[in-house]
Amino acid sequence: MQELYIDSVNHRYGEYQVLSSVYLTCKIGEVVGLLGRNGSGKSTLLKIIFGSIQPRFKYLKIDDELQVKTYLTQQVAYLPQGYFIPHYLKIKDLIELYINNYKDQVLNLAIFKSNLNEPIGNLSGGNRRLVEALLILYSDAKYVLLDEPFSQLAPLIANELKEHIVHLKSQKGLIITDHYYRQIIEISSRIILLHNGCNYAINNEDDLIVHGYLPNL
Ligand SMILES: Nc1ncnc2c1ncn2[C@@H]1O[C@H](COP(=O)(O)OP(=O)(O)OP(=O)(O)O)[C@@H](O)[C@H]1O
Repeated sequence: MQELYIDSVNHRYGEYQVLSSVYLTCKIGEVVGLLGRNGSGKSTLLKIIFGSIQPRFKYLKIDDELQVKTYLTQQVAYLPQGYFIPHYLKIKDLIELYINNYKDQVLNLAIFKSNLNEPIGNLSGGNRRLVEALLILYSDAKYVLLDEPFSQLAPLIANELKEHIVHLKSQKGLIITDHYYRQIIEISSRIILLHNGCNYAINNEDDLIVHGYLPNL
């Protein structure tokens, strides 16, 4: 089956139990929205899936194959919360580094076309973030993890990013977390909330109030 599957995720930082028994799946064709309060462990969970954090326990399969360090398989790409590409790398070199199957599409995007010879650090903060997100989205990885992709993006650019996510959805499985929860609800096939170290399926905004993510006004 074409699916990223993780269960029994258990992780502590020192004495602090962040994730107790987390379960998450993501099929090709799905956008799974991951919500949770600050500090609920969303970034930690994405890093565990990517393999950059080794938890106390996890059971992770990709397309039915057991995984330890997912990043070594190149089946999963991960956009971290902050900038991750060194400022001096030029856009044209980044396309060579990250993009293979989708090269024609990427070269046609205005943000890449008009900045090919620029180092990524010369772009505005929002455009730099958009370029990083697009490089991850249009990489060959089948599963994509996006940690706060909409932060720093002005509404028009956020819409552009949403369109790319929707465009690629049929070919990839995406797990996205962001505090712009309406954007997440809009593009997600389903929503999972992390709370008290566990995961909850969310069906509507009322569930987000019940589980203490949204205020009960
Ligand atoms: N390297 C670390 N060492 C110790 N504690 C950590 C470490 N990384 C994260 N934590 C703690 O683990 C908890 C979960 O952090 P994490 O970044 O996963 O949360 P998050 O849900 O992504 O939060 P936010 O929405 O604010 O980005 C927080 O209390 C954080 O302080």
